Amino acid sequence: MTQVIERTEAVKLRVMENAQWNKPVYETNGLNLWYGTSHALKNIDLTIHEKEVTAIIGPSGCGKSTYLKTLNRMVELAGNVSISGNVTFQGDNILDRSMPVEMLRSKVGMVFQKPNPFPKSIYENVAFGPKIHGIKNRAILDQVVENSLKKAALWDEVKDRLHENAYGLSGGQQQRLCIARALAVEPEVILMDEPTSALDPVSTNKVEELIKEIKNDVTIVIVTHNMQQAARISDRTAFFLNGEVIEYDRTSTIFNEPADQLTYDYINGRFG
Ligand SMILES: Nc1ncnc2c1ncn2[C@@H]1O[C@H](COP(=O)(O)OP(=O)(O)OP(=O)(O)O)[C@@H](O)[C@H]1O
Repeated sequence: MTQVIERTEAVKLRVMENAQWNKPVYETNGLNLWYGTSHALKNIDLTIHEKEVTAIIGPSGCGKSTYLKTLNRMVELAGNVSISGNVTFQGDNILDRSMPVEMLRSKVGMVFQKPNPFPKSIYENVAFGPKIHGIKNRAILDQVVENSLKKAALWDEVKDRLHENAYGLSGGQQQRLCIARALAVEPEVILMDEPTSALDPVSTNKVEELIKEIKNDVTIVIVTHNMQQAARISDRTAFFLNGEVIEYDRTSTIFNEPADQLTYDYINGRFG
């Protein structure tokens, strides 16, 4: 009887905890992906929750970037890709292509490992997306540019040089500009593929602070090789190995009491 009560309490606790989880943005079920005959993603089940930071960790070649690029269908650009399973974004299956890819990408921004500003002014980099979306009014564009640069913690550093070429910025500033550019179109999600691996520690810290700040407005999925970074900034962590998800849980659980020995060994630097 005591055991039954204990189990019931445990279930109640779990239900209460689940009720506090933010609602799903992406749901991935039974996702398999092949590059030619090479099986890169194996039966992936993952739910990405709204306004959380989800970190994807794992050794080189385990499929982290492939999974990230599946979320905005960039992975298809590789050409020799075949996919099975389901990935829904806000309830729509994105793999059956019923949602136009342009619509998906207008809601899902991406920031890459190497900062990739356009060869334009700082202002034009940020205004680029809103202009494509039809905003022509200068006063509105000015406001969007200012707000986005403020959110990206870059405004104070660039407000007096908005019309200078973005290539004149430091690497860390360029990466924050790329984040401002992504934010300017008010995306639902930003995918980040090792966004700080090319940055010095001070710039890395600025980008991490910025990620913690913007998750109030936007869902973030970040691939990182830096486990301390995953522990510092993410709410949930998925550990990938050889194309499989070995474990996915709250970041504190993954780092402090992982359920799988492989996760424990990876976190503790025993391989990878
Ligand atoms: N365009 C491609 N064509 C063929 N194979 C690919 C392609 N892109 C990735 N792969 C292979 O798919 C597997 C997963 O690669 P992926 O880049 O997703 O791994 P990763 O975990 O992000 O690695 P890293 O941490 O080194 O960036 C690897 O074996 C890789 O060689």
